[in-house]
Amino acid sequence: MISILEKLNGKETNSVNIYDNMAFDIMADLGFGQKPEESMQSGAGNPSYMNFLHGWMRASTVLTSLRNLCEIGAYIPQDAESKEFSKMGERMLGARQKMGKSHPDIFTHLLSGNQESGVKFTQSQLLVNAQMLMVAGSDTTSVTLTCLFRLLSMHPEKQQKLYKEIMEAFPNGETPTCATTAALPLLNGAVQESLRMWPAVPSGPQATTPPSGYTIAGTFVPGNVEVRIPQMTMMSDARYFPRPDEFLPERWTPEMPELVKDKRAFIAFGYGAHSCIGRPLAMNEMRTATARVIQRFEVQLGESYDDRVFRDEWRDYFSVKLGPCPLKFVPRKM
Ligand code: HEM
Repeated sequence: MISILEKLNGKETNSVNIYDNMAFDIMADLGFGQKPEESMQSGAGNPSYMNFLHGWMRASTVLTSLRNLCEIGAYIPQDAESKEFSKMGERMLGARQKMGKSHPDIFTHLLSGNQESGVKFTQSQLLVNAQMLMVAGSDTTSVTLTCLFRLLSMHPEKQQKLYKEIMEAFPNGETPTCATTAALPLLNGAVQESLRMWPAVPSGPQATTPPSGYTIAGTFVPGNVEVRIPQMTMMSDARYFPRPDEFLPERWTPEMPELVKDKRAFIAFGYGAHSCIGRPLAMNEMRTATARVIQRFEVQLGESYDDRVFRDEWRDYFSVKLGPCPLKFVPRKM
């Protein structure tokens, strides 16, 4: 990613593509053992792959919101984009299966099956896991990074403050890593604040009440009812996060702790037993990518950036589909 940005030399680019490709390649490497020469960033993949992914998400979101329809889901014809996404999943899974168990990645575990019982996933279960990993492991981090860099470009004073923290942590231009960025307060705060304001799963996951019903916040909800806690609504509620519409990474640091009234209301990664299993990986990825970019580039809104277009084209398909976000990554003097 850094060398792609260096080649652009400050020229405006759609940051959505930059982060989509980076996040997809990390997921494909850690999940499927993809080789660098097959990566999206090297230009090897189909450039329309994100349209396929979002088409599949759009269709899946409608179906899974109407749970009873899932029963007949297999008989409903897929649209062209969903078909392409399914084919992509089959190709990636097939290539990974040919590699066998020698490669240490997420599929090493999924292909091995249960160590104690010896039970293995069926081929169709493996495919669903492959598709789940392709979406959950890439689309979420790329959307969060795009939204974060948009916010940092709109608030140069916050970007400058973050740059200062990074320069102090890496005074001799050392390359930031997962380990060396983990404890940087403002960097963590900036990522958290982007997740709070522009969550990658804005409506939140869906759950079903138990057959006997359930009392939620003092209200009895009958059994077998689909419920959601909309993340975006909860995380922009001033009762939990005062001044909710302001980008304030400091609220997550000792500088402004009074601006987080109840940490439990931060639910960008879900809550409880099924909360996001990829959270530590995602945080490492986002911190490291942000630190490496801010260390080398001053990020600005591109000339063609239009906030109305960004907001109009933002779509909630369970995960988020973004419209264009043109930014400029201007190299700093090192
Ligand atoms: C910014 C990054 C991410 C965000 C905001 C995010 C958010 C979420 C949310 C909201 C859920 C649903 C939790 C619930 O049902 O309560 C979830 C589940 C999940 N996520 Fe993430 N995620 C991110 C990154 C990742 C990454 C990088 C991976 C994998 C490498 C991943 C894998 C998963 C999986 C497998 C589940 C299903 C867990 C289960 O049902 O037990 N996620 N994520």
